[in-house]
Amino acid sequence: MTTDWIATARTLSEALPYLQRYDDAVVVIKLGGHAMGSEEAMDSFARDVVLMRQVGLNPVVVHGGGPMINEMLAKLGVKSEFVNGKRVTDQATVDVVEMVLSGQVNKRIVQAINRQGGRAVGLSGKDANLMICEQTDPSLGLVGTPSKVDPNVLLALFEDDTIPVIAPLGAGENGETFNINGDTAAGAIAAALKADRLLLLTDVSGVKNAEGEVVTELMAAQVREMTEAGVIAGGMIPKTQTALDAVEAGVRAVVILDGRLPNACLLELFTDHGAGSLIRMQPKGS
Ligand SMILES: Nc1ncnc2c1ncn2[C@@H]1O[C@H](COP(=O)(O)OP(=O)(O)O)[C@@H](O)[C@H]1O
Ligand SMILES: CC(=O)N[C@@H](CCC(=O)OP(=O)(O)O)C(=O)O
Repeated sequence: MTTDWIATARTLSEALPYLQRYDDAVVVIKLGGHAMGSEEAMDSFARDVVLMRQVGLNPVVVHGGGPMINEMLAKLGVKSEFVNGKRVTDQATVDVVEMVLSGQVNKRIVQAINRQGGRAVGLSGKDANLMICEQTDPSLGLVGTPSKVDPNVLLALFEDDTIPVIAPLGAGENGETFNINGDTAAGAIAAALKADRLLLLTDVSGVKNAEGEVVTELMAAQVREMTEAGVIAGGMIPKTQTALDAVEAGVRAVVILDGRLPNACLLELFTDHGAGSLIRMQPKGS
């Protein structure tokens, strides 16, 4: 197979308007546990993030790790259940969540980015008071909703050419540790940074309608209707809710897309093709 060098050069040239549009832009990327997959997929994701930084964007990675938490809880014989996409969390569970997310998943992503020549620093919402939480709902136990987000540590990391990688845990006012849904955490951080884009990477190609087709552009009212009808369910509920909250809080647009697709982030940011479901306040062109 010969490489089509002319096509490669054309691709780079066609990316120019996007590179100019996103110069210095803040892009928050939520990497879901289901989108993490193999070492190759992780390396490809890390390479995209390093490229973003190299061309002048400020990427922030917020990760999940639900399947990895499930695996560890099962090993330890701790039972776990989800209500509307959120894990009911007691003290024993949050201890495992922190160990898996901050200890294993976070470091795996940091290492993958550093291996690709980037400079990543791992932290959780507990560091530098990044996310102070309130209890979301007493019936969910130690599940938190960020009530105060201080993004100063992230701004300092941008200045230092460093990519923040954030595990979704937060501190309570009384010294508790809260488990935050990864999508909720990414949305809160994107809102505090008034990010240009929030990319929610998952294992489906976007938000699907009742016929199973991906809806490429969604407005708030449509999301509400689809949720009431049960078409949006399970783990997609926190994602679409996060998207609505984020655009209301000033994030320019949110995209829900398949993170297992090679170069998913580049496809969305730097090509006309785009990917997944785009959620914003106003329809395109208005
Ligand atoms: N309308 C919908 N469109 C797409 N996916 C949906 C929809 N409703 C429910 N889902 C489910 O939501 C899942 C994504 O949420 P989740 O498993 O929490 O992902 P992640 O681990 O990436 O955060 C999909 O795999 C799918 O099973
Ligand atoms: C409160 C809550 O549900 N927290 C999630 C945090 C991890 C997460 O969000 O992982 P994914 O992005 O892979 O789903 C949990 O305990 O599973």
